[in-house]
Amino acid sequence: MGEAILSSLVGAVGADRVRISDGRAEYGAAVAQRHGVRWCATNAEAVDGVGAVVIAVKPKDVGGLVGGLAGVLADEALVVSVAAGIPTAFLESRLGAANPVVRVMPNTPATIGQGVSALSAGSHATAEHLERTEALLAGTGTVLRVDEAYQDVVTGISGSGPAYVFYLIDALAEAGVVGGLSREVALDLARATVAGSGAMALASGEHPAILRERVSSPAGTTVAGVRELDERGVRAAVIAAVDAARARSVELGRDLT
Ligand SMILES: NC(=O)C1=CN([C@@H]2O[C@H](COP(=O)(O)OP(=O)(O)OC[C@H]3O[C@@H](n4cnc5c(N)ncnc54)[C@H](OP(=O)(O)O)[C@@H]3O)[C@@H](O)[C@H]2O)C=CC1
Ligand SMILES: O=C(O)[C@@H]1CCC=N1
Repeated sequence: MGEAILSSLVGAVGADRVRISDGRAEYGAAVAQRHGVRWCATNAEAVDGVGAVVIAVKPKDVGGLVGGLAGVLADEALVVSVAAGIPTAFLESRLGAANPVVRVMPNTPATIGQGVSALSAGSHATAEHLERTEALLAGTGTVLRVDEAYQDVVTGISGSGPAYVFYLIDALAEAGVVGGLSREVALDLARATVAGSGAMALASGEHPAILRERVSSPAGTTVAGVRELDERGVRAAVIAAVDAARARSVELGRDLT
């Protein structure tokens, strides 16, 4: 996730103004080289004198990392975290200073500039800090603002959502193989169907139920297929999946050390 955001940062402020550090030195140095940014062997070196820092480590690693920034990071530096479940209040308490903190939930299509991110302000972050964060993330795709209370459900929908969509592509392709198609053709059909439908849903702005109705001829093939989805509880399963991811995000924010 960090690399997708790095790419956007470079687009926003230029490679010469971006530095990175990472636990895996060889990997991090290779990423730095790929994007033409400065590689730093320590987090302290990476944040020394910067105006903003993006934290993109696993939720369990955030506490230790942020604790290590206290006293090194300038008090006015903007802190942007993409860690799932981690409340801005936790970051603020670990920083021990009045740094503006912005919590962001991006998703992996950011890698190709087609992600969606939702951001929320911590208690010291102003509208100007949100605008700065939006500018830094502009290259990742769409950026929305939400109240922090909704970040866990956002994580369940759009943060984890690409996995559900990839799961659907895989299942559609498998169905094609069941029907006798080669895996290659089945996958081509499944990928293109999901990509085209997503693009159409975005471009048309129509409610998805209307778009679904337009595919569904009376007594045709689609109503027969959709009835199976309804009978097998797919809609309820999707809602339950998002709710399970939301609940896990809440847990990640509770089990903090
Ligand atoms: N993947 C996704 O789809 C999404 C992820 N996120 C969030 O993004 C964050 C990163 O996720 P993801 O990219 O998948 O994770 P990765 O494990 O791929 O990347 C995290 C990197 O952080 C490094 N790291 C860990 N601790 C430190 C430290 N103290 N100092 C410097 N570097 C450190 C890790 O190195 P090492 O292996 O040595 O520990 C690793 O290279 C998570 O908080 C996740 O919740 C948000 C939205 C979507
Ligand atoms: O699975 C996870 O915890 C991360 C957060 C959102 C997407 N991936």
